[in-house]
Amino acid sequence: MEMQTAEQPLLRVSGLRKGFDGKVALDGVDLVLEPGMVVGLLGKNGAGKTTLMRCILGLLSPDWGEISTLGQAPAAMSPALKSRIGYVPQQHFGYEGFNVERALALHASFYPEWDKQLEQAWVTRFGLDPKAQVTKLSVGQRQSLAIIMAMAYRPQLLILDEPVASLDPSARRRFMADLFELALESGSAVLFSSHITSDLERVASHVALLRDGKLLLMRDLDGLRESLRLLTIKEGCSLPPGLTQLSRNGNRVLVEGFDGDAFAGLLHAEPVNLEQLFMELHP
Ligand SMILES: Nc1ncnc2c1ncn2[C@@H]1O[C@H](COP(=O)(O)OP(=O)(O)OP(=O)(O)O)[C@@H](O)[C@H]1O
Repeated sequence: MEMQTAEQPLLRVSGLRKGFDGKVALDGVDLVLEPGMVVGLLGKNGAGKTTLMRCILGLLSPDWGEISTLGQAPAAMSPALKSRIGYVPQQHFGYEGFNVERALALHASFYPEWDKQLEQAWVTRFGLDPKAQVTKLSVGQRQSLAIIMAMAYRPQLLILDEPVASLDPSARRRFMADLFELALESGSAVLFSSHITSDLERVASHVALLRDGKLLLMRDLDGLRESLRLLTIKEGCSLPPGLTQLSRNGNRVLVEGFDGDAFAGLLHAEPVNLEQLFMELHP
């Protein structure tokens, strides 16, 4: 049985494949998360983001490949190990018969590491009324509550499936900034999916891009910004070695690995942001 040690990554996914009814959802995904990494997972609807997260958590079993979550195969994780993971699924919820305060108290009782001060600080930040009935919360307020429930015990691995989709911009901004801080401070790692590329750009340390079940890209954001370019090249010209072509549309080629050097046939090179990257990869 593999146990997590200081040198091991918090998560290692190798060659993961998963299909549903003969249709491939994940097709050979490799991913490693080290402490302090905040990985933004991008991908169109149906790209496989939720499936990947559910496999990592042991909620789905892979057809092929290996996963080590906190040093263990997900299916073999003990309750103690599971309590070091935080998860906010896309659809929530429970605690329907409770108010916010009581729902949090019940939830906290499952986690010896629960940080009441952190909980209170977040309840205030999100502007949640402790006396409000869970059933009467708005979608965004429920999402805020789910986030607090997944974070207030400072999990080592935090997995968030579109955690900010229903939050207003100011709540999103606060949450995302805190997320990064939390990961850095406590040596945790975060994997979160989001369609909001500007948020991702602001807080993620790394970006992982899934398309049709394949991980097209997994890079640190600073490195990606430096080396990602949309090139305009002359007809029939080929790319020099060292450049990875991510997509091509006529004489416009999206590449990774650009180091600023001109080459024969290069007409123009422009930097791209994540939104442009996403659009180029999903014409
Ligand atoms: N339980 C299931 N049974 C059958 N097919 C499924 C199941 N779960 C996911 N799929 C299929 O697997 C593919 C990947 O779905 P997944 O939910 O992982 O995508 P996603 O990237 O999270 O999408 P979204 O951004 O819409 O949440 C889709 O084609 C989906 O229809």
